[in-house]
Amino acid sequence: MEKQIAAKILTDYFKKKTYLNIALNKELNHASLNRQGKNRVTVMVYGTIQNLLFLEYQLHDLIQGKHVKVYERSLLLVSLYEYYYMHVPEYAIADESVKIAKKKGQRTAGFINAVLRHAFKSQKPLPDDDIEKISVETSHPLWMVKMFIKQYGLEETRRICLANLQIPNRTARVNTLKITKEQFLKDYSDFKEGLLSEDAVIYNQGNIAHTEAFKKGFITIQDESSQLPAKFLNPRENSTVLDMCGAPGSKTAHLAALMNNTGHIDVYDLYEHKIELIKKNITRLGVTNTTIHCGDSTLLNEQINKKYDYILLDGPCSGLGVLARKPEIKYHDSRVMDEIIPLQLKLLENAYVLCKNSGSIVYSTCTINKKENEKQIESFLLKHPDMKKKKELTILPYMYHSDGFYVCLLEKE
Ligand SMILES: C[S@@+](CC[C@H](N)C(=O)[O-])C[C@H]1O[C@@H](n2cnc3c(N)ncnc32)[C@H](O)[C@@H]1O
Repeated sequence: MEKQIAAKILTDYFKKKTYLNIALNKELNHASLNRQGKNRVTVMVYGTIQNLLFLEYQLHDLIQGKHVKVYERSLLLVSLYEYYYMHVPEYAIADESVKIAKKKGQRTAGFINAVLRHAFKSQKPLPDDDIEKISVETSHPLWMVKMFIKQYGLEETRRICLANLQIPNRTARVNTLKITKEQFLKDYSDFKEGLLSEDAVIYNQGNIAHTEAFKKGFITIQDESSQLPAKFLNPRENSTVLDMCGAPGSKTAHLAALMNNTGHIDVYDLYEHKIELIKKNITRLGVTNTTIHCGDSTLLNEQINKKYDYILLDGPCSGLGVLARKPEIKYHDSRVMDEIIPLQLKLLENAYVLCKNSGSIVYSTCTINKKENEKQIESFLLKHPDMKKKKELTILPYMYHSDGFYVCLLEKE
C-alpha cells in the first residue's frame, strides 16, 4: 500500500514536474494511512528523489532499449531505494512490487520482476573519475558538481554533496517577544540548544508545528542559518525597516523581535497568496509593528519616496543551500538558475536607492552559488563606492547540519 502510493506520487512528480511536497501532500491528504504509514511514504518519495541519479545509474543498463512507462520506472526506482537505503530484504521488495505491478497487467508484473531480480544480483561499480563519482554517489548532476568544484575545490564539494544527503536538524527560533530562550528551554526540555544562532533550538522528535510551544507562538520553524540575516542587520528599537521579500515572514518576525515590536517594518512580497502566510505567521507570533504589502520590490524605487534605516533583502535564489530539504532543486535546469541573477541585481539596486545615508542593508540567500552571492556583491560594490561591506558569511551545509546560506551586511556612507 505505502509503496504503491509512493510510486504514484513519483509518477505524478515525473509527469507534471510539480513540486515534490505538493505532489506528496495531495496524495497523503486523502490516503487512508496512519502517521507511521504517511512517514514511510514520505521517506520513500524524498529518499528516491534525493538519490535519483544513483538509482537511475543502477537501473540504466537493465532497462536500456526497452520502452518503460513512467509508472513502471517510478516503481522500479522506489524498489531500488528500498534495497539500497532502507535495507528491506530482496524477496519482500520483489514480492510487493510484483503484486503492485499486477494491477497494471501481467506484462508489467513480469517486467518488474525480471528487472528487480537482475538488479539484486549485482551493483554497478561507481565511475572511476573523481568528479563523475561524486555526481553518481551523491546524486548531484555533473554540471552542479563541476560548478561547486570551481567555486569550492574538490574536497569541499565532496563534503557539501554528502551533507546534502543527510536529514537536516529540525530547528526553530525562540520568539523572544513572548518568552526568553532560557525560560523556554526550562519549560520545554525536549528541545535542545542550537549550534549556530543565539535563539535557535533543535527538536528532532517530530513535527515542530504540532507542538504546544509552536501553537502558543513561543517558537517558529526556522533553520539556524536562516536566523543569521536579521541578527546581522540588528535593527535598533524605534527604527524604520524595509523587508523587501518577506514571505512567509520568518525573518520579518525575527526583525520585529529584535526591535521589541517598536518602530516600523514595511514588508513586501510579490505573491498575494504568500501575503496570507506572512499575516498568519506574525499574528501567531504576536508581531504588531508591520505593514504588509503585495508588490514587486524591483519597482519600489519608482513607487515610494521613503528611505529606511535598515533594509533586508532576503530574495529569490537558486536554493542550492537547501538541497537536503528540497532535493528536487538538484534537477532544475542550470540555465533557469542563472536567470535569477539579474533579478537579484535589480532588487539590490532598489535596496540601494531606498537606504538612508548611514543606513544598512543585509543581502542574504539560501544558496551557496557564489555567482548569486559574493560575485553579486562584488559587482554591486564596484558600482556603488559609497557602500561598504561590513560582514560576510557563507555557511556550507555540512558545517552545522543546517541549510547552506549566505549573509552580507552592507553600510551606506
Ligand atoms: C527566500 S524567500 C523569502 C523568505 C522570507 N524572507 C522569510 O524569511 O520568511 C524569497 C521571497 O521573495 C519573493 N519574491 C520574489 N520576487 C519578488 C519581487 N520581485 N518582489 C517581491 N518579492 C519577491 C518570493 O515570493 C519569496 O517569498
